[in-house]
This record gives sequence, C-alpha cells and structure tokens, in this order.
Amino acid sequence: MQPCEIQAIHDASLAARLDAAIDNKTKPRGSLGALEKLARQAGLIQRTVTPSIERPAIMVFAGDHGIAAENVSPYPQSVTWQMVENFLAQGAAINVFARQHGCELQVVDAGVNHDFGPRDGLIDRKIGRGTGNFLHEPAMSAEQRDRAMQAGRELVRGLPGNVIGFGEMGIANTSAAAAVMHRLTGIALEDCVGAGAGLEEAGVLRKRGIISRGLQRHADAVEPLQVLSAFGGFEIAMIAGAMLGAAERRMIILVDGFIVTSALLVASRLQPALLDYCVFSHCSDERGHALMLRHLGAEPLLRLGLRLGEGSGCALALPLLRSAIGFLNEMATFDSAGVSERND
Ligand SMILES: O=C(O)c1ccc[n+]([C@@H]2O[C@H](COP(=O)([O-])O)[C@@H](O)[C@H]2O)c1
Ligand SMILES: Cc1cc2nc[nH]c2cc1C
Repeated sequence: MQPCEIQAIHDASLAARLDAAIDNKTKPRGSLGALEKLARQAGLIQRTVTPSIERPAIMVFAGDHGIAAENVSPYPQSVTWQMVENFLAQGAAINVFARQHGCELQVVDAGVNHDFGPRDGLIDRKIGRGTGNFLHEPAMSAEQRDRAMQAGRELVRGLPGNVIGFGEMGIANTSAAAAVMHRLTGIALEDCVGAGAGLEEAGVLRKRGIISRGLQRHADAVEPLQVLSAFGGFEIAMIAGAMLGAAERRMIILVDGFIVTSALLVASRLQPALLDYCVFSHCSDERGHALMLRHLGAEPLLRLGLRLGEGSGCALALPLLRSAIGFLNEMATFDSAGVSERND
C-alpha cells in the first residue's frame, strides 16, 4: 500500500471546550457515561464542538479462505457467495439493521471463490478466488496483500459521509483472525480460538490443532504485514486498508466483531493513531474477542452475545452514536434552562 500517515486526534484546547460543553448540560456530571466519551471523541475527530453524522455507511467485505479445506468451519465454503447473494437480495441481518438505522450498505467482493459476473450492487475488487491454505502456503502474496489494502483505502475515499462501519463475510475467517491475533498479541492460542460459526468443543480443539500447525509453518512471519499475508484473508486485508483510509479522512470508524477487530490489530500496528478514530460497537461472543479488545485498550459499547459479523454490531451501535452527538448538540445547559448547578 502507498504510504499513509494518520494524525492523533488529541487537541488540548478543543478537548477542554468539549468537556466544558458536556459538563454544562443539564445532568449530573458524567451521568451520560459512555455517551459522554463518545461525544468527546466525535468532536475531537471532527475538530468541532458540534459534531454531526452525515450519510453513515457500512461496508461488508467478503472473501474466501483456503484453510476452509481443513474443515475448520461448521459450514461449507459456498455459504460465503450464497450470503453475498443474500446481501444483494436485502435478506440478511445486516440489511434489516442497516435499513432500520438509516445506514447505507455497500457489499464488496474482496476475494470470494465464485464468479458473480457483473452485478448491480456488488463492488468487484476480487483479489483472487479465495486465499491459499495457510497450512501449506502463505494465504496471500505481498503483492495481493498490498493490492487489497490499497483497494480498501480507495473505496473509502469515494464515500460521501463521515461515519463508516466495517463488516465481513467469509467462511473460515475466524481461523485466519485467530492466527493473526495469536501471532501479533502473544495471547495463548487456546484463548484466541473459538467456535466461529458454531463448532462444538471437539471441533474447536481440532481447529486449534490445525491453526497451531499453520503457525509453525509460518514461524518467520512476525511483522504485522508478514502476519497479514501469512494468515489473513483478502477481506481482512481490504478492511485494514479501508480503516487506514477512513482515519486519513478523519471519519468515525465503527468496529464490528472478532474478524474486523483482527484487521484493526494489523492496521493499528502500522499506524497506532488509527485507534483514536475507532468506536468499538460490541464485544462478540467469539472466544478471543474480549481479550483482543482488552489488548487494544478498547471499551465496547454493547454486550449482546452477538457472533454474526456482517457489520451487524456497527448498525446496532449507530443509534448510540446518534444519541451521543444529539445530546451534545441539542441538550439545554444549566444556564439556558435556569437549572441550578452543583454546590461545590
Ligand atoms: O463477528 C464476529 O465476532 C464473528 C464471530 C464468529 C463468526 N462470525 C462469522 O462467521 C463466519 C466465520 O466463522 P467460521 O466458523 O466459518 O470461521 C464469518 O462469515 C463471520 O462473519 C463472526
Ligand atoms: C449463514 C451464515 C451467515 C453469516 N453471516 C456472517 N457470517 C455468517 C456465517 C453463516 C454460516
């Protein structure tokens, strides 16, 4: 990917003005909890005390994984393209939630093992027909990885709004994400590998054994970009690049579940200030997600036991972001409403 530099959002004087604006609202200080942090973050990202949400979008990136050949998922690989068809037909959970919450949805073929042909509503950025099986070869070449990241970055440049959520669809991508997590964080493999789309415990143990062999096969992959090409998916690489592109444009980034957060693990190693732009929509039920979030110092907004992907958590968190920005812009102050302030 071409060089990029993300600026930290810190600005002491704006932060002080935002804190004063938040504290002057007619409420006990701090009583809007996480919404206050969110309002402050939105203001710092947009460099204003009156942040706004304009044309929020969710981008769902789909890709297939060579490691699926090892039966690490309870579902066949064909579900990836079938779910893409479902997205295009407006029938998936993310279609419902995006509609409900006034959010545009874009579907990107990052590397599905299926020929869709030219299709209305499907953005074709196919890097290949699925990645290589990381048990035997790198998931992708450095050239494919860079092309995927650049494509993600450029897709975001074309968006009209200032809020973006990221989702994914890819059978076996929890195996890719678990390998990336283990290698980049050093967290024990058993804490990184979970049920994915619904394996029983015996299946999870088997999956862990396969990922462990893959990790040994690529023992030399240690730098973030090496780890991404050894184990990652085309959708994971494209999301990593798109996140960097979104932060370059100072957009608010909604982070979904386990796989999307693994893309952030990679991208934030390259540009740590990227984390300033991220809103962590939820903590997934996938085993490693809570630890992944803790590793990033992230506090998720929701804990709903979701483990779907598709960007579903982003759509569900969008109303909370609206409420945070809404209270900052619309609530009365102690002064304007004639309400008495604290005694001290
Ligand atoms: O977002 C999550 O936290 C999440 C957790 C578990 C599974 N998924 C979804 O399930 C698929 C991957 O599961 P698997 O078992 O095939 O690796 C993929 O399409 C993801 O969108 C998503
Ligand atoms: C049916 C199905 C839908 C999904 N959506 C995201 N990941 C998924 C995995 C499966 C198996």
